[in-house]
Amino acid sequence: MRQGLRVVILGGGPGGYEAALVAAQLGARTQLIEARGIGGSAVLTDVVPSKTLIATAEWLTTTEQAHELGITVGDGEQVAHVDLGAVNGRVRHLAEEQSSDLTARMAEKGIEVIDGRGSLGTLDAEGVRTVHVTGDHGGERGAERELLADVVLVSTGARPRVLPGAAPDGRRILTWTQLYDLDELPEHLVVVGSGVTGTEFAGAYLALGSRVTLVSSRDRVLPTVDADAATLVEEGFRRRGMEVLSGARARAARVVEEGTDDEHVEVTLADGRVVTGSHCLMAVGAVPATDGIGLTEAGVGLTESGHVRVDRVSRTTAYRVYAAGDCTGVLPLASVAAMQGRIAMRHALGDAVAPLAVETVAQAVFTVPEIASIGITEAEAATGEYDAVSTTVPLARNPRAKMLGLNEGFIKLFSQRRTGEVLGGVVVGTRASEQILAVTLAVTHRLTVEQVMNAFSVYPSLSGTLTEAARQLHVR
Ligand SMILES: Cc1cc2nc3c(=O)[nH]c(=O)nc-3n(C[C@H](O)[C@H](O)[C@H](O)COP(=O)(O)OP(=O)(O)OC[C@H]3O[C@@H](n4cnc5c(N)ncnc54)[C@H](O)[C@@H]3O)c2cc1C
Ligand SMILES: NC(=O)c1ccc[n+]([C@@H]2O[C@H](COP(=O)([O-])OP(=O)(O)OC[C@H]3O[C@@H](n4cnc5c(N)ncnc54)[C@H](O)[C@@H]3O)[C@@H](O)[C@H]2O)c1
Repeated sequence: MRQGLRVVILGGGPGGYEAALVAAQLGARTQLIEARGIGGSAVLTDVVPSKTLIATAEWLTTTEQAHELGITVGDGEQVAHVDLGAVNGRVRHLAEEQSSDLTARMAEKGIEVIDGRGSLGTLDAEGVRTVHVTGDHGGERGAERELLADVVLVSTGARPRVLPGAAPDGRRILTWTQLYDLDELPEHLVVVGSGVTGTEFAGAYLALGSRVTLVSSRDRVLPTVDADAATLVEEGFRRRGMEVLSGARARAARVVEEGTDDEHVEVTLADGRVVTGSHCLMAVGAVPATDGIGLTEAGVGLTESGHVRVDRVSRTTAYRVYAAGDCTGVLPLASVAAMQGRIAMRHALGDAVAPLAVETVAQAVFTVPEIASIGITEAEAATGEYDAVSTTVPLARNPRAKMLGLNEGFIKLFSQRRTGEVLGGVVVGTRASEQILAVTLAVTHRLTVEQVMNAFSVYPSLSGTLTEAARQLHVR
């Protein structure tokens, strides 16, 4: 292992801070440059805040069902309502606390955290690269500093995409990063975009009590997940009163009657229809934060979309420059960013490393019900390439689900016809994000359905449906 190398990391999200921890552990002198706060967007504006907000929404959804379990509150009227100011206060507090914990951990491990914005400079004849920092370090606003690096990691993340003609004003037209400043529940939230971000927020605000209209450019929400799972979520939305406009593309959004009591938002669709609401959330994707930091000049290859080109050990096309996370566009997930960052440092510092295996990445959509998936999708199974068979077992017949009053959801398992190897799975239901780990273990370690079905599941438990699915596939 190469001890004592100088590692400089740009960006303190999961890609950056996880890399810094590995670099320090492997004996590198590690400097982490971060413009806003350790934890990055993942902790400050994206994962932690959204999942904290969703936790409140989930509690409210559960209380809606209380009467089915024999609970009556007061005179039976709905008593639960949301103080969004308090909810968002908790969200911001949790995010800041998490960022502080991470900052303390960096200090504990001897990692130097530098406040500011980093950019790549030149490479000298000895292979040492200069990294420029502009920012508040040392209390001097706008101060410049130059660092010397044997290894550089770029993990600068991404930012919300802005549609021309629908510029967020931070008050009524919002990106997901601006939602947490709201003190009052939007009376009518129009959500533009039905990817994971738009769908999660639409579901959460519906549960919190807002009227919600979801502008979905596709024929169904969540185009990247299996159709049966996405349809179940969409049907649930409609049943709970959400208006889902399918095949609807937003062209513009603007605030009208500004300053009056009738101030509201108008969203114009490509077909000329106009949707009105009190607020609008733009969730139309993200763009990588790779501009203006000297990447092209340093020889770092970018894709057409501006993402950094990397291989499976996070190398870019430039000498000893690695990249991790959303700036690479590999799979924009915190877990993947962290893994790419760790792999980069192990590779750069000469430790043994297994390349990134995207086919073993588990992911979840935090809606009601949750959707978690791993491995091949229904569409991939249908190509015939994997010789896959599948089974879908509804959760409604699971005894634990009945006791808990859960009647939505299913577990779907894919396996290889000949060998019985588990190729993937989808869990739709309460805490699907927790239940998917068993399927992930099976896919990662190439277990067969026979091995899965021979594992004991607790009786009664939701995971009993997984062993049932494995039994069904075994006899095929
Ligand atoms: C609403 C929402 C919810 C999400 N929920 C989940 C989820 O539940 N689970 C999941 O796995 N993923 C989730 N994601 C995706 C996840 O947030 C990202 O994949 C993750 O944040 C990527 O981490 P990163 O390290 O690449 O970048 P980021 O977390 O974006 O951090 C990058 C950091 O780099 C800093 N930076 C940028 N440029 C510079 C520079 N020049 N110098 C210094 N610092 C710089 C930025 O200030 C930022 O703090 C969600 C995304 C969104 C939008
Ligand atoms: N739970 C999680 O893990 C989680 C949560 C949120 C985001 N993420 C990550 O972030 C990534 C990005 O997700 P996202 O939802 O932010 O972006 P996305 O790019 O996946 O989805 C944006 C959606 O907006 C639609 N769209 C674009 N322009 C539009 C317009 N003018 N009108 C209507 N719709 C329009 C697109 O067709 C697309 O479906 C995901 O792939 C996921 O990896 C993860």
